[in-house]
Amino acid sequence: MASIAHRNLLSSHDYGGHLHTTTSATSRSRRFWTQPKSSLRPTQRTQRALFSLSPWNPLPQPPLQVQRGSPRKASVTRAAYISAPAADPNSLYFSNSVNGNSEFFDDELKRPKEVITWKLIGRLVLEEKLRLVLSAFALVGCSSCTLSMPVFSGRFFETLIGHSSEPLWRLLSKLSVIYCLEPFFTVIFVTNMTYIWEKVMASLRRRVFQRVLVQKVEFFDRHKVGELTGLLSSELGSIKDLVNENVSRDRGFRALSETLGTLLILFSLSTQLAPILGLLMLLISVLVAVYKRTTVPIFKAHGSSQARISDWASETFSAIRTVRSFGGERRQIAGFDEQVRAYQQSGIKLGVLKSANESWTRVVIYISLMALYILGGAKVKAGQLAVGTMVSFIGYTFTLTFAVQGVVNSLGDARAVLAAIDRVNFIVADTEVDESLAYGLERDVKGELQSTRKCSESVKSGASSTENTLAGEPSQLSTPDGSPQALKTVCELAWSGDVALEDVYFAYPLRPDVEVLKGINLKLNRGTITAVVGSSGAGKSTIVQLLARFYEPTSGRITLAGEDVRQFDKSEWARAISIVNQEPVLFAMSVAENIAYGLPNEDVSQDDIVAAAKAANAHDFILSLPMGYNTLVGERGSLLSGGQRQRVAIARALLKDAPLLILDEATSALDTVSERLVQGALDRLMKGRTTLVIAHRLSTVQRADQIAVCVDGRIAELGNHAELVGRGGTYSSLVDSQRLAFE
Ligand SMILES: Nc1ncnc2c1ncn2[C@@H]1O[C@H](COP(=O)(O)OP(=O)(O)OP(=O)(O)O)[C@@H](O)[C@H]1O
Repeated sequence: MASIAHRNLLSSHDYGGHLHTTTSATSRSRRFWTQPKSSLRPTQRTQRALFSLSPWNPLPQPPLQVQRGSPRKASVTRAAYISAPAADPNSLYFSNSVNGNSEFFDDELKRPKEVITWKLIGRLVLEEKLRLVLSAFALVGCSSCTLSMPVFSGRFFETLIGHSSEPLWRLLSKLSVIYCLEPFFTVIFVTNMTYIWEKVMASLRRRVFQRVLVQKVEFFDRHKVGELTGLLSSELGSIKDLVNENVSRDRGFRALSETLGTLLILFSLSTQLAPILGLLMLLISVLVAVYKRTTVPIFKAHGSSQARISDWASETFSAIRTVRSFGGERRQIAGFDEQVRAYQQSGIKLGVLKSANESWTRVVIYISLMALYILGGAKVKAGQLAVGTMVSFIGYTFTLTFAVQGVVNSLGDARAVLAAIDRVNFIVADTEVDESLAYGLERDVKGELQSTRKCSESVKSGASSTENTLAGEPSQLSTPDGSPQALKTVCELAWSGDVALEDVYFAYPLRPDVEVLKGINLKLNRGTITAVVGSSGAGKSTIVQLLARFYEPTSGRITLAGEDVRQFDKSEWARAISIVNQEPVLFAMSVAENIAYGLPNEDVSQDDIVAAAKAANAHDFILSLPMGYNTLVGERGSLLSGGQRQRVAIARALLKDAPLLILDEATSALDTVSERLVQGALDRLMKGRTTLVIAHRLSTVQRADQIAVCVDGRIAELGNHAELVGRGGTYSSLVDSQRLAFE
């Protein structure tokens, strides 16, 4: 409890504090917090901080106690990191900024919040009030111009047959003004509406991307990459179309204003003929609506087969080497043909329905025109209706037809948008946001922490102890003798403390019935190398996943210097840990950018990058690349060899300089020459760090300070190489089976 109080107290300092920047002797900018002048006494601040947990985290937190095995030691924490963020209405991540609450959870309903709401869209649109007013003004302008055109046509015929005294030149000048104004207003309307909507869409895209990014790792186990990228491309694309496709003359607001305007004018021109066109409008609406409804499933099928074609093609091209090596071209072509046939068939069906819709609409228009000619003609002959009015009516028939079609089409678009919003919200709101990650990310983006420094700097510069002390008032984290106690960053703790898995049980969220870890107890002593070996499927990589905090233990806990790591926010934790995998992923950037990936750009100098590359035995091969450090490495680093990728990844880890290091089969995919180069780099990387090595090849772990043998989710044996070989157990048989030369 003490530690929770501490960490929340700190959070209140974090959010109430002022950020100061000072320049150190090394000219590197450093930030620290000073205590704001607060009228609250320390105890009051503590209480406020504790209460601030509730809006942030209404869902129950996992208990911090160990559920099985030994009871948790009383915490005498000196470090406190994860905190309850105060609601910030300007937050990128945490607010829809409507009510200033957390974006992710609906306080009252205690359920995840939706990422896209109409309220949010409304607020974003209203941010551009001036453009909105301009658009409305231009809409009225261009619609009025369009609506007045048939009236002018009528007056033109009246003048031609001598029924009007208005000179022809004056009439034509008025008409030409209208012809000039209409496109002018249209440009203003379309430009401003597009500007507003593009801005709204950019904001929605950012929000959806950020929301996906802060989901728990199991979310990514559950959803395919294509499905998630689809949210950003096709679902958000549909939302974008709501305005982009509806600013043209025959759609959206313009169609609606023209429909209403036409009806008003028609009834004012002739109450007898207007109902004919009213009926026309009704019939067209019904026909278009029926068409839309009939075609929805076919449109869906068409869309799905299009997506399948693209999935098939991208899988084929990305696995081209495998396809080629298995001679799989014919199989891929046959599969592609099948998808194309389905796409073709749904396309033909759509075409047939489209042509039927077009023909019905025309038939309705022709019937209306015939009715107008017969009734209107009789009235003109009887002298009850002016020829000009009759001509205007004919003009309005066409205006109304297209406008009504446009309105119904726009309603269809609106339905598609509702479906798209539902889908986005269903996928990203139905799952759990990784709160601790999201909070740290928010804080980083706002630059509120010294965390942009390299992990080692806080220790090596000796800055943290004094800088992080909440200056001005005695800290709440004081030692029993009352002296101010320095706050420690996660990195500082990791440089000085041990990491321990305490009675850790774990089942993957997608397979909750299968317990993968069954009570792991393992201590990684500070600055030493621990190796975990064992048969395939024993749970070695799962231990890595838990240490990386991709998942949290089902029960038990992982501690750093005796502190439960769940207290630390994940972005802080990520800074303290480097992982080098069997197949490190590089980004499609330059070699230098990849090496600097673990650090914020402004903190990395070219010299640092080169030094890291040299230590990783990568400098020479990088210089031999066409553009040296600026050479692009291709998608996932595909333009480099496995050993080169590995050394770039090691340089990245060296530069990151994190105190905790995990090597998960880091050399197992390499040939002997590459392995020697990489091993040399790894030896330098491991120096002084708390390291966990996972390896199948026992020759790579024999020098570890301790070796844990993992069998069926438990640590079966623990000791150094000589001890374990001497014990004659599982490890010894593994060694035998690999016929190691060092026996
Ligand atoms: N994301 C996941 N979801 C569900 N189950 C998983 C997941 N990842 C691994 N498993 C399962 O957990 C068990 C342990 O896997 P783990 O990868 O930890 O084994 P390992 O000891 O590292 O094996 P190897 O040496 O072959 O890499 C396996 O049965 C595996 O099928």
